[in-house]
Amino acid sequence: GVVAPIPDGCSSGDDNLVRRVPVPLDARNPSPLLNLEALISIPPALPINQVTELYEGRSDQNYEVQIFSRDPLIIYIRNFVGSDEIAHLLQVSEKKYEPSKVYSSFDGNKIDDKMRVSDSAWMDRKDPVVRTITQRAREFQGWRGKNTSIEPLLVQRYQADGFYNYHFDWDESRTRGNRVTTFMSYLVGDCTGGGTNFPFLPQPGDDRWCDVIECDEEGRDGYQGIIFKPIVGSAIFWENFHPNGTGHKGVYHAGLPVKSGMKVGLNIWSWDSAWVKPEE
Ligand SMILES: O=C(O)CCC(=O)C(=O)O
Ligand SMILES: [Fe+2]
Repeated sequence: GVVAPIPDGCSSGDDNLVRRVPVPLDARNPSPLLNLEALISIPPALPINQVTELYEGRSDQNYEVQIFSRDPLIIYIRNFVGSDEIAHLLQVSEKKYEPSKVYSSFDGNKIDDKMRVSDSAWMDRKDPVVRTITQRAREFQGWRGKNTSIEPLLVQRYQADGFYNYHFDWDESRTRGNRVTTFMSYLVGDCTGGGTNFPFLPQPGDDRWCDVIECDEEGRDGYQGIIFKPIVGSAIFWENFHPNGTGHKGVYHAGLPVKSGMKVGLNIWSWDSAWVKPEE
């Protein structure tokens, strides 16, 4: 199992944890009549094996987040997937890749090379790395009740000329149950081309974003809107629906053609079985 990290400010005693709480300073009362003993030592809450149990499947990945867009809600997450996790996912995917299919409500899933050219590998839910990343995603997006669950993770590999044409991640034909959030993360970005394009999003007003989106003419390559660069370990999180349940047109997107090299993405989607199509 995962070893429970000892949070800063704690020291482990014999076989229990003693949490050290900073003593509150009060400038007006430099030597207050406080029971310091009671303040600095809180009795051990849980034996270590229970702490380990609590932390199992959690992760201490130090990702950094920044809101990219408030409407639609899009959050840029640097370092969402760690390099050991990436190595593991790439390794297990190698034996699982098959040509990616496109979902069609009347036709079933089928290969459609006008829409999507890539290979897909569905991850095993029981894999510990998959569980950890799934748990990280679940915690990131907030507790959403028992009707929302993370779908099986998908590793998607694009080689030269691979792409995923413009689409929404939700299914427009459904009336009940739908894909409500997406994390698009990058495991390999060793390519030219291959950005993730949102044609309807406006440019942000601060060019520090140019580290992670294409800003110059060459990188933008004639595409409209925003192009996120496939930066290894990063993830883009977005909400697919407006609060009233209608799909948000702003999150229409494509995986642009890879011109050379390879791109591998990791898709983490969540499904809300209680979503209902609003009346029109
Ligand atoms: O690869 C990309 O940049 C986008 C992939 C995507 O949109 C998807 O798999 O739904
Ligand atoms: Fe997508």
